[in-house]
Amino acid sequence: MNRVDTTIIGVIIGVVVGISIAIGVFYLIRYYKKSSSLERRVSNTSTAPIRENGENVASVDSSVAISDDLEIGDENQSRNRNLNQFWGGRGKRGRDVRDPISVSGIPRYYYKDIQKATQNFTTILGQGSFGPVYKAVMLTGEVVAVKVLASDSRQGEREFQTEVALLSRLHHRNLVNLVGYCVDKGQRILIYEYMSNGSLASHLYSESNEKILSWEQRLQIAHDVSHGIEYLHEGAVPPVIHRDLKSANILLDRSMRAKVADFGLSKEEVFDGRKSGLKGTFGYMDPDYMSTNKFTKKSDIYSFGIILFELITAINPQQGLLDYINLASLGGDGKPDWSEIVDKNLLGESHPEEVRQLADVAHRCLHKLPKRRPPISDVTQAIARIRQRKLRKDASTFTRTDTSGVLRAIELQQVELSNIASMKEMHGTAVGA
Ligand SMILES: Nc1ncnc2c1ncn2[C@@H]1O[C@H](COP(=O)(O)OP(=O)(O)OP(=O)(O)O)[C@@H](O)[C@H]1O
Repeated sequence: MNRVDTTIIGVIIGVVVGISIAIGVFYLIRYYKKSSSLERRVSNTSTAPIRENGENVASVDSSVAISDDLEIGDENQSRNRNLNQFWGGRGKRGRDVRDPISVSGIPRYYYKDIQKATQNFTTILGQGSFGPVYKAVMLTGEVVAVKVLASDSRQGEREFQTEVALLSRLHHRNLVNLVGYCVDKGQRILIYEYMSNGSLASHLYSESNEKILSWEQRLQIAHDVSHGIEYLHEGAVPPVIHRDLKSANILLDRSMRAKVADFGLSKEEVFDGRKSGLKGTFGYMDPDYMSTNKFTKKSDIYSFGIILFELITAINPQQGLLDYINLASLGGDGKPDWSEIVDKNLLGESHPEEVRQLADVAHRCLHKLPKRRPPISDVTQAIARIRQRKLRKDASTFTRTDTSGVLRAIELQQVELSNIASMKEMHGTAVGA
């Protein structure tokens, strides 16, 4: 071997060693970056504190940034399968346990298990703008609702992440609970507690007589929704603005108690045909937001005002409700006359004073100037007072020995207790988080 050969071999070895070192360093950097971003996401999404009366406002949109990738590595998945700790699987002690690995703190499930629980996606409950919703029965027996995101929705992907990130830190009895999610086989699925009585909209606008809501039920629903929004606006840190409050997003459980749904999936509505970037649903959108593009808590208050009028009138906001409200607000002698627009199904029940009081509250929520709209805690209190007055009146109408009277008195106590419980719930979470 001459000197030239030795030099060539030396150069080749040098190049090979150099390339190997470069590859090694590349993978080391990638590994380091991956694990540190995973840690960052875990700490960002699972421990966001909750407290009362926050000052900083984060809309649903701004929360997207805290969870830009919910994919979990394949290594984790296969490790998990080996542990047999996923939905419907059996833990060591024979208990049903869910997948414990979840970046957001919410259990993550496998596609095939959801497929089984929905009888191969045949149990459809309805169709939203982001895809179909199915009823599912888990192996544990728990009944849930499964929302499958249409695979072609890029906006849906972002809002999927928002929903998981947000709902992992929001817990209140008047919010529809997210109980799991699935990112598997190219699918994005959200799993919620099942609300067996469907949406408020389906009750208000259904043709069937079975679904007509009594005045008492409507007041209860108004109060529940108000509590839910109060938690979002004044209990969560940072506060959350829903941005798509509407009767289709108010769901009712088997006792007809209401919960607010659809946090990250509020749709990108193209208003008046131009891509405006406005979020929300026509008929519920704050006019001030439409002109300024600035969404605040007061825009949610506007949408809630519309929902309250839906409860009173059963007129669909997409079919001229606002015109009816404006007309009735002028009344005959300059004073509002809400009796003109009250749902005729309520006319048999004698409660014009309560209707008037609720309509006055709702009307304040629709004030042209956002500043003049009440904060949600004031609305909750106003609704609570209407309910209390009603129950007191009902209780006194009956004699003490009359069972209806006694029942009314118990109900009244329950309203009072529920107010206290809700306040405690907000404060308790605040302290505990
Ligand atoms: N947790 C749930 N329990 C029972 N039914 C549900 C649940 N979530 C949604 N649904 C039903 O599934 C249907 C579709 O709901 P989804 O939230 O996807 O759309 P939407 O709110 O009706 O419309 P959009 O997506 O345009 O806002 C509705 O009929 C709703 O009542």
